[in-house]
Amino acid sequence: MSAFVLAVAGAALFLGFLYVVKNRRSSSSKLPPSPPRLPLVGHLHLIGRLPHRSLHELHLRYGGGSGGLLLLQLGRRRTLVASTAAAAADLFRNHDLAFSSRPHNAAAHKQTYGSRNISFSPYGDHWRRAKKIAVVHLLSQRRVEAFAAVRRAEAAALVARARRAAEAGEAVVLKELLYGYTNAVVTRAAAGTAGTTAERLTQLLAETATMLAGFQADDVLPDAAARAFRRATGLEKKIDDMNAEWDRFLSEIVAEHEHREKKTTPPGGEAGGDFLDVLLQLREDEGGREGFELTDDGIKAIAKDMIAAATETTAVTLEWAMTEVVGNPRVMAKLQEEIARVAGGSTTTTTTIAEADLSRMVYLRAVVKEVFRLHPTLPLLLPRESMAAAAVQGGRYEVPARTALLVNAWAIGRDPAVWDAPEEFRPERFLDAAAASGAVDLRGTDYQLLPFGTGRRICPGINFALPVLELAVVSLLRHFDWELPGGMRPEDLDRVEAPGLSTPPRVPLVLVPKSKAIA
Ligand code: HEM
Repeated sequence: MSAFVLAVAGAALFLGFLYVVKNRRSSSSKLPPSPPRLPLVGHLHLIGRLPHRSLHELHLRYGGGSGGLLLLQLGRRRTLVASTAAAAADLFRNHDLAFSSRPHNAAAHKQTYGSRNISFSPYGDHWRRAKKIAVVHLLSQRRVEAFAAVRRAEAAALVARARRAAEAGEAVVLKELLYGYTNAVVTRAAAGTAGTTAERLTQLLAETATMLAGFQADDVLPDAAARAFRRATGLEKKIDDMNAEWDRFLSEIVAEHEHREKKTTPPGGEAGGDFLDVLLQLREDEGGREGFELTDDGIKAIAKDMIAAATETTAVTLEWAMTEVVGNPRVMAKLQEEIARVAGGSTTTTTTIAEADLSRMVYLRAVVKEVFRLHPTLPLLLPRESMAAAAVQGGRYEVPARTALLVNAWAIGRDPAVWDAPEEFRPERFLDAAAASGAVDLRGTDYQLLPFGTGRRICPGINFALPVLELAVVSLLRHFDWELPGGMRPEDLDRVEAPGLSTPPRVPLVLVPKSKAIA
């Protein structure tokens, strides 16, 4: 036997020994259970292109009796995964503060002016103040109501675009239609204009989404190796170029707002100003008082966060909503009946719906919840990180500090302990007063339905997103019947996601609108 073969065999035996000792050690500790792992990569090889589905399979295979928790080693990152409603309830009822930070990611850090935004900012003073600005000044109920005219105008434009396709007898790629709508609403709310601003944004957002898809080198490799990987693959340059493009775009719209402010009265208008107006005003009025200096970069970071967090999430949710509604003709008919009863039928002159009517559409709200249950837009929410060790599930497990946390909202929406027939699209489950699910809401207090997250890091955009979603669904179903093209049947629709931070259907939905008869 050659010395080389002996050396390889010896090394393999040694690694195997280390592996067994390490796994045995962890099985005797109070760490949450962990599937067998490989040296160096840990469990990374078990994660496919759709991490939420891979993690769900691991939970089904190894999670029996684990209290819904698995501890994985994803490259360099120790990661706790919560896959049941009960596990999420324990973590967020009892340990929300401990898990309120975000893991550091060098690429995301660069893209957010040094983590000066909200979403990726670590827990601390900056995050607290920036989040307060979002909740109190940008996304309060009053401010969201002030954007009603923007929503109304863009919903009318959405109907007009669909009507053109209906008149020409053309099929529509829903993603394009819906993205155009959410992009216009968000751009107008953030920067006061749509048009070319929205077009530039579409491009920037598409590039950003591609770069954020799946696990990044920074999530799994040590810092130096991740940097080397980014440089070797040209990713570093792509990120720098994209950041420069974003910065040019944001600087231009900030400058335009500053200029406008000096020239005219602050654009109070019916909307009381867009997000940038509000941020610039805050810099003058309040920054000093709160001890929070809103620098140019700080303003750009928050504006970029709002735009990026709002556009794609809302469009993806709408595409899933249309997929499920068309895929379930019974639901479509029932929803159209409710819309006609509450808001009146389709007319060619009145395209818009009073938002007050939306609150009377109980079936609509149930449909939206059911869409979020089966298709949470961010299926793993946004990753959290523990700031201190936590003894979870009444001390059954100990989770060390600096452990990443992934909450698998996609798996929780299918948790058989809390949902009957989880794979069935049945909005009625939210209307059945006798069933436990009848009272479930989606605002982070019911841990079986967490599309917007929960606790301190909960999405501050819920009040902004819901009317945008509801208005689009109602507008599209009030004026059109939607048919599948080319003899396709509802049961042929593909319900698998495309990979990414947010996960649209992997096969873009294409439908043919048919204008409804005038009521
Ligand atoms: C359908 C639409 C949306 C969905 C599904 C969604 C979902 C989420 C989720 C799951 C999180 C992470 C929560 C957690 O870590 O527990 C989040 C965070 C966030 N969202 Fe949304 N979101 C939506 C719309 C919006 C809108 C319209 C805005 C703003 C205009 C927004 C701004 C943010 C921000 C700033 C954060 C970071 C919060 C923090 O880290 O403290 N989102 N969102």
